[in-house]
Amino acid sequence: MAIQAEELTKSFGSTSAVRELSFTVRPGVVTGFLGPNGAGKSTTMRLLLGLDRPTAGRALIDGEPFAEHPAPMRVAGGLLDSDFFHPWRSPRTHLRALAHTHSIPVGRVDEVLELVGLSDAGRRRAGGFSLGMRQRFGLATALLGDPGTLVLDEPFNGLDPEGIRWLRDLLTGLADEDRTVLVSSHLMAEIAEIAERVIVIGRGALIADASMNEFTNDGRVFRVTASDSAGLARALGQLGGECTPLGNRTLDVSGVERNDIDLVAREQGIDVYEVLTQGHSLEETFMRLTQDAVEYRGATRKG
Ligand SMILES: Nc1ncnc2c1ncn2[C@@H]1O[C@H](COP(=O)(O)OP(=O)(O)OP(=O)(O)O)[C@@H](O)[C@H]1O
Repeated sequence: MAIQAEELTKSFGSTSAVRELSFTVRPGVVTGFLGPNGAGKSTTMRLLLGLDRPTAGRALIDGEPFAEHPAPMRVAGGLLDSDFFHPWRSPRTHLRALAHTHSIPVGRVDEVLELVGLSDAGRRRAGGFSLGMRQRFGLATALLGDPGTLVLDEPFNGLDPEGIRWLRDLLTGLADEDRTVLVSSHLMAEIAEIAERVIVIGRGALIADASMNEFTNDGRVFRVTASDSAGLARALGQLGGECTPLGNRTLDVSGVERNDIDLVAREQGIDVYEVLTQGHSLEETFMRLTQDAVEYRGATRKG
């Protein structure tokens, strides 16, 4: 159940920020939420956390709109904007006030400050914090109610390499505890490292909702060297494979699974000498799938 977007739509005047977007985010794994600038990721996350009203459709967390839960901070925590706090207040004061209004035991404040590495800075004015410290403070706020669902917009922003490593471990640990973890990021390497599923949007609409494996294997090409590459190409062609000859014994094959190549070769009595997987990185697949949905593209230099 966890997070459900059902035909979710949000317009700002004539701008359609989110268009009939439907997806489900399940607990137990980290789900990456990707899309080019302006794709509608932040708007979707704000709708999920009840900070904006949808123009149409529904955003549900554990079956209900977030704001309709009697104790919403215990259901979901969000990190949406690193300037959410009062600059003169310390994280400790801010979190204690939140704990008080949401009937969360005040002892949880020191627990979450320790969890995010702000135990020492917890009494300082947050106005002087670096971006990385503000992100940690935001995460502490999200985690305060010990929620089953986390919706985090660009949580890696501003973190140094040690902070990035720490956050990766934190997020995978939260998913291992069977929580639902939705994370947007422009840092493909971070998402590739921690996410088992990816949801990709472009211009407010769904482009892909898949496991990381399915996503990065989509359109994968195998470079095969075999004793009879023409015979292999014919047999694979009957299975729907696309084969491009590359000289005497070598072929590029797409549209079939790796196993199909071995099975077909065995059936045909063809020796396969080598199969190289021309895999795609998350970044390559992302760029390919979203190229038509990029709104803000820098000029490319010619010549
Ligand atoms: N409050 C608002 N008023 C008007 N337009 C808005 C508002 N919020 C978002 N938009 C527009 O909606 C679209 C989606 O924006 P959004 O911030 O959700 O995208 P994003 O995927 O989070 O982008 P980025 O990766 O750049 O953060 C953009 O065209 C944006 O200009």
